[in-house]
Amino acid sequence: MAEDRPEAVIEARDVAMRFGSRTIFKDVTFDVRRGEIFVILGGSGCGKSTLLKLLIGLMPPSAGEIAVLDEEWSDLEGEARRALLRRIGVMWQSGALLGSLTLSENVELPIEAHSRLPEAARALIASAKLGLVGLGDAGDRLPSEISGGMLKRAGIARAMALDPEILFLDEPSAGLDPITSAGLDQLIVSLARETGTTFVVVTHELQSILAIGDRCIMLDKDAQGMIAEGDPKKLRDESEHPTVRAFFRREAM
Ligand SMILES: Nc1ncnc2c1ncn2[C@@H]1O[C@H](COP(=O)(O)OP(=O)(O)OP(=O)(O)O)[C@@H](O)[C@H]1O
Repeated sequence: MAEDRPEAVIEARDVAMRFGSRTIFKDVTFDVRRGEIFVILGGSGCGKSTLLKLLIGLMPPSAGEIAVLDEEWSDLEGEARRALLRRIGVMWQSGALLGSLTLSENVELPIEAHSRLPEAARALIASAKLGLVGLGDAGDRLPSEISGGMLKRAGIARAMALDPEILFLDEPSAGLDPITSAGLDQLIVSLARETGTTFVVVTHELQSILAIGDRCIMLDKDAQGMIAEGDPKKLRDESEHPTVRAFFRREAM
């Protein structure tokens, strides 16, 4: 059965993170497989964003190993590190599009930074990426002229500008109303299925977790680590861990 599984694109082994003498989490071990939507969930302050930063190589773990696309971050420096960074995309919670640039120009930015493509080619790619997220007609608009949901979509288009193999999304539905959030969930699922991109999504929104997650891990502040791993719907229906049950039940009812 194991042979039928898609390859692991992220392998985290016995990962721990401490700030000073304070342990945020330890013994965190999991794989993310190619093409899946993998959710990192847990209550406030359990270390979700910290784990995301470790996975994208922004800082080293206090202990353990993290391999992304078969490369250990700890082995990489200089150009090798930049090469791996080009293969992943990140959308932070703030979205952070530049307000003075149109959506198209925003999507072109990473292409400009990482390639020598001429302007016309960059614009074509930006237009295609905006089309993928349903913003094909909005390339000339400024961020201030569009809704919160459209801003998130544009942020995803920008994060996909360089055709990343793995796309990391930090709290994508933060600040969105439930209907807009559900639309964004649908977009994430269709992008994963149609482009084959692997998604790693940090969220504590139960509806989103159930709507998009193929598999998840749940971190817990008190346990200082992982308390669950698997298909979110199965965890909801079958977990006997009191915190996991409370999370899925409290918010589901
Ligand atoms: N650079 C840092 N130095 C010291 N402590 C930090 C640092 N970064 C994060 N922390 C602490 O680590 C803990 C986990 O933070 P983190 O932001 O990863 O949690 P989270 O699960 O993403 O929370 P939330 O859902 O509220 O965003 C928090 O107590 C935070 O204060």
